[in-house]
Amino acid sequence: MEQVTLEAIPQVQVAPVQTRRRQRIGLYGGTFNPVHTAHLMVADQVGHALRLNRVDFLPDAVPPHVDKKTAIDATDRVAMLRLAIQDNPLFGLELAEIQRGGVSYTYETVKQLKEAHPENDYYFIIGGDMVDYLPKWYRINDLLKIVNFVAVRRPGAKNESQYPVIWVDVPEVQIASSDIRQRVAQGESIRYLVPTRVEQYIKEHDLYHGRN
Ligand SMILES: Nc1ncnc2c1ncn2[C@@H]1O[C@H](COP(=O)(O)OP(=O)(O)OP(=O)(O)O)[C@@H](O)[C@H]1O
Ligand SMILES: O=C(O)c1ccc[n+]([C@@H]2O[C@H](COP(=O)([O-])O)[C@@H](O)[C@H]2O)c1
Repeated sequence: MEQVTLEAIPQVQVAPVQTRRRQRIGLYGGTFNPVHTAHLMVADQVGHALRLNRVDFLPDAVPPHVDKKTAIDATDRVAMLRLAIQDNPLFGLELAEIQRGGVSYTYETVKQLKEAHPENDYYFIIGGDMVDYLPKWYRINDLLKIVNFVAVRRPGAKNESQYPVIWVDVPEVQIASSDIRQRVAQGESIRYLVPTRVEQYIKEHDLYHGRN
């Protein structure tokens, strides 16, 4: 009879136990200078419509659009986001881009998140008017392999795309951060346009005066 040593027995390959549950995570990227009520409404509506486990607000360090406004310090933008999202258990904060610094290319961010959490499916939320610019995004074809794009339909926008975008209907709310900044600079009210805590933060830290 052939002698079989222990070493000769092939090792059984045991598949790693899947310990982390598959999650559907929304990523809502922007400058949030400052975060406003329309941002919060969009994130909540999309989160519920697509049954996402979480919607993470993703403030950028340097936005990829070169023509974008000069944003106030990330510390203030993040502080206002924290105040704005604290009451909604669906909301979270993803600081990957602020921590990485430099130009915030979405491909780099999602790649980094997927490496850390391969079990997650990511849904990147954008305004319907942004969809036309998707072909210009950094490594868009690679990005499309690792993320699902969710676009919020906007009246007047084309609302269609060559890419497999998930469209969600949300109420149209005409609030923009640039308008908030302008109102503050002109001494006008921003009540109800931003959450009360954000309004107080802007006052206490004397933000946006003489700037928009
Ligand atoms: N009123 C709105 N309704 C739906 N989507 C919005 C609205 N305002 C902003 N968004 C979307 O939120 C994301 C982040 O936007 P961002 O932080 O640049 O705010 P913004 O209000 O567009 O700022 P700004 O006026 O300074 O350009 C983008 O995808 C943008 O299209
Ligand atoms: O990666 C890109 O090339 C790219 C180009 C345009 C916009 N984005 C991302 O889209 C999000 C919304 O951008 P913005 O400029 O409308 O605030 C924000 O997270 C940006 O980093 C990303």
